[in-house]
Amino acid sequence: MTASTKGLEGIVATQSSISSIIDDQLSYVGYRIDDLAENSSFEEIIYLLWNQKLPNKSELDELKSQLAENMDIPDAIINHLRSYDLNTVHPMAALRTAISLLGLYDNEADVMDEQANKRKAVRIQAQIATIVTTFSRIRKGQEPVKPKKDLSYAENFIYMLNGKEPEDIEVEAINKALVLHADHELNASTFTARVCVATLSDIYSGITAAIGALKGPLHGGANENVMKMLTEIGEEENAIPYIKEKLANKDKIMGMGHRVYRTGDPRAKFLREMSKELTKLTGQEKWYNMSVKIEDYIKENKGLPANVDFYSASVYHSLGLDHDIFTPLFAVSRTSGWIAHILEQYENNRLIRPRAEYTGPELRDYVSIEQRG
Ligand SMILES: CC(=O)SCCNC(=O)CCNC(=O)[C@H](O)C(C)(C)COP(=O)(O)OP(=O)(O)OC[C@H]1O[C@@H](n2cnc3c(N)ncnc32)[C@H](O)[C@@H]1OP(=O)(O)O
Ligand SMILES: O=C([O-])CC(=O)C(=O)O
Repeated sequence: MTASTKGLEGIVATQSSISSIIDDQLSYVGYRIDDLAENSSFEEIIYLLWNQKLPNKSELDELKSQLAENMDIPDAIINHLRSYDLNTVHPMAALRTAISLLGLYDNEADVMDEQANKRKAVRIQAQIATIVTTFSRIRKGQEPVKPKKDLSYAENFIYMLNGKEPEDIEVEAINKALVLHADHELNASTFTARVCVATLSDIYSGITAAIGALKGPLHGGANENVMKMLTEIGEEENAIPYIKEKLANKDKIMGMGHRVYRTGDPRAKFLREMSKELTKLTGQEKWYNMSVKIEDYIKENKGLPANVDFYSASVYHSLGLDHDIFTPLFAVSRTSGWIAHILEQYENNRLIRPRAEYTGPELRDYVSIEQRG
């Protein structure tokens, strides 16, 4: 057995043709993230990740209408969401539970053929946006808003969240955020999804497991924590003293660093630009200015780049999203990537079962309870 590598750093654990990170350049199925971020809708990205090609007009229209047709969630899910302790339950915990529950209302949940999995993929991708927005409204004492069939995915997300049709700038920002977060090679939550379904478990189990992994602050949960940090800092002039103190205490700075990127995360520049624009529009430039100061300081002093979560925080805050909805929005986008990886795993499956290097005591004789000290 070879020696273990902490956190599996640098280990190539599978082959995949979905997304790649080479020399700090990210691409989805061979298309550069820069081109996709500038030009594509989230629905095009979903199609690309699931079919390995960009859709033509009729293929895109078909997917859009399938998603719009499937966005309604069963009343039982809404009633369940209402039954949670609305003051304390984190929306990521609610989402994890609700996706698992959704599987109970899908009579194809355990049907494992390719066509059934594709139908479930559409249903999960469509309904996850509705679950997140419905929970957000319910806990504020608002009635859920039903999706509209003529709206795009990004438009429907904002519409169901706020109950009014969105402005163009909101749609542009949410669409771009959805595109940028959709897939990222073998990140922790995607790996979790693949490990889960490699036992030939069902797609709902894979997504539920992935949501659990995304929730942690070292992964998707970082975006909420970035905003917590910015709020604690409060004013621009406090930023550097705050960061110096955190570093002196060996605390991690949320939104900074990445397991794979060394020179920079290619997605961060789009979010930085949006943060600049949106904070200006809302007259809250301090969040952007503070973020730039922190980014520059960490880059210079720790050599660490800002990751995708860093500027997404001030973007989402400027759009009026509650801070604990940031990570669920990430999950809504990453579901497209999780599903692509789950389908790829099923196509060429083998159980994922690595080994552990044992570091416990040597073999010893059993001691009866009377003889134990
Ligand atoms: C969508 C995403 O999941 S992107 C990542 C989101 N997560 C975050 O933003 C949380 C903050 N960042 C981190 O915790 C890390 O950078 C991770 C988890 C993303 C990657 O970590 P790893 O590759 O495991 O690096 P690791 O945690 O071992 O850190 C290596 C060194 O850099 C330091 N470091 C890494 N990230 C940070 C950070 N954000 N702040 C301060 N120091 C850091 C570590 O303290 C460590 O220093 P040391 O060698 O002196 O002990
Ligand atoms: O790839 C990773 O380790 C983290 C991740 O999901 C991302 O950066 O989008």
